[in-house]
Amino acid sequence: MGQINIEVTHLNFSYEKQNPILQDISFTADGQASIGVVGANGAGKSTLLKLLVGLYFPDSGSIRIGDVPLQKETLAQIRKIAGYVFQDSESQLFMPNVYEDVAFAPQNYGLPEEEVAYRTKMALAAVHIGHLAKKPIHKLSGGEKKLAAIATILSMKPDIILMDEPSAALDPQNRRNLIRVLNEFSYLKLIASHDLDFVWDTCDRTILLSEGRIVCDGDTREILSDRKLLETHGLELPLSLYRK
Ligand SMILES: Nc1ncnc2c1ncn2[C@@H]1O[C@H](COP(=O)(O)OP(=O)(O)OP(=O)(O)O)[C@@H](O)[C@H]1O
Repeated sequence: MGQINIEVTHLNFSYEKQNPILQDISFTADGQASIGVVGANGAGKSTLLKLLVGLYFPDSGSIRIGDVPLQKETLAQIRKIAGYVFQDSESQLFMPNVYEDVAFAPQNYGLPEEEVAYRTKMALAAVHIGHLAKKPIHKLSGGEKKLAAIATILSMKPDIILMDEPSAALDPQNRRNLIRVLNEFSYLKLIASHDLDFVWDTCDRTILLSEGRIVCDGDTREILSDRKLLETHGLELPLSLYRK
């Protein structure tokens, strides 16, 4: 875990012809990096994450995850390496209770029962929700659903976790809890978010997207404390910096 890297080279993508959404995107990410993907509404953050897990394919350019080039034929392999946590946890949880949801992927892989039980237990423990194992999904709070959705990805034993707006709709306590959990992970993480405070607290590196292009890629603290840069691209300083 944690040694896989991502390489994105000159990627271009459009949903509709004549309307480019991502343009000439190139970056690499190694091992245990924790990368925030930030940008104004419509900048292309979610689209980039979706391309990285093969929900869409680039018009040109390439994506390589570990040794595997992302293409239709390698999709099953890529999905085992890279786990995608949806913005809306509900879309990820569909079994009657938390345990069954987290056990679903390893069961689906045809793993022996003991291995399924072990992975499920470890995934629940990693996000500190072992006590919720038997709880029906509809009785979970928003923050608990988010942690359960992450656990369903961890039980697949991915090398990379991609998260779309993980802090959206979380109250301050759940938000703090999620920050703690993410900072305990040694996975390569890509976190697309509007919540620059959350990115500040969880990501070493930040990629700033504007109108489908990377305008900055570097140290989170440098990029997110540059008021002029952020304002030029439709963002504002993290709130915590205003308080300082
Ligand atoms: N399925 C789709 N079909 C056509 N256009 C789409 C589709 N999904 C997104 N878009 C367009 O692609 C652009 C980038 O959208 P995307 O969701 O990637 O941006 P984002 O940076 O994640 O935005 P937000 O912060 O608002 O979630 C937007 O102009 C959006 O309208």
